[in-house]
Amino acid sequence: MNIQIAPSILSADFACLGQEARRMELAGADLLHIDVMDGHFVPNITIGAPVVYCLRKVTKLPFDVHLMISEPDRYVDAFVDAGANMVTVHAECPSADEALKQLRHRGVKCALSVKPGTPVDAVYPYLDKLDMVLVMTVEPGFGGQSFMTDMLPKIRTLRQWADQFGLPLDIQVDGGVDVNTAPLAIAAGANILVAGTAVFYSDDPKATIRKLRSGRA
Ligand SMILES: O=C(CO)[C@H](O)[C@H](O)COP(=O)(O)O
Repeated sequence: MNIQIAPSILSADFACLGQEARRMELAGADLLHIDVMDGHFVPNITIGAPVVYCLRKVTKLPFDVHLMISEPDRYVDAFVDAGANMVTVHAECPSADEALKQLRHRGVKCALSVKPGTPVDAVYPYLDKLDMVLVMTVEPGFGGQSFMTDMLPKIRTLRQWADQFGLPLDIQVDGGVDVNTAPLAIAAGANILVAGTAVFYSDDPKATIRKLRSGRA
């Protein structure tokens, strides 16, 4: 399986986001994971579409925008206009269905995410309409938390469904991914790994990205 690494800008130095994005591009990242938080869906506030728009000018990395916001349907257009290549909304949001419809209409990749307490069954009705499912392996809101190994069965179930129905589904994992936990996620069936702390705080991000991609501890 082709494994992609998406550094999460939540762990970047926000005083120089553009340089941080370029640092990840030079280190060999496949995507830039952009954490959008509204202080309501999660207890933290990060950035909005204007920041994504400015970042779009400084890197060619595809933007993987993770909307941890309560009303994603209100903001999908703004993030797509700003340069998002793929957008993830949360299954727990009442307007997730509407947001996914808008994303498909705009022609960007769309994904649904489940928080740790949400059963993976929540994405089942949408499977054939999704490009990706994001399995959260921490409670969303903050970087630097520990990987929840009890989320691995969700990844296995998703990979099984994708194989069973012949769906080209990407399975992304986010939270506590490092060189020790990446092999677990990959073995379970994940093919896109989000990593904040492990990559941004590494002395050698290029080597860390290569190591994460290898699936070997
Ligand atoms: O979405 C997130 C938190 O809600 C972050 O992307 C995630 O926690 C990555 O950070 P780390 O690799 O440090 O755990």
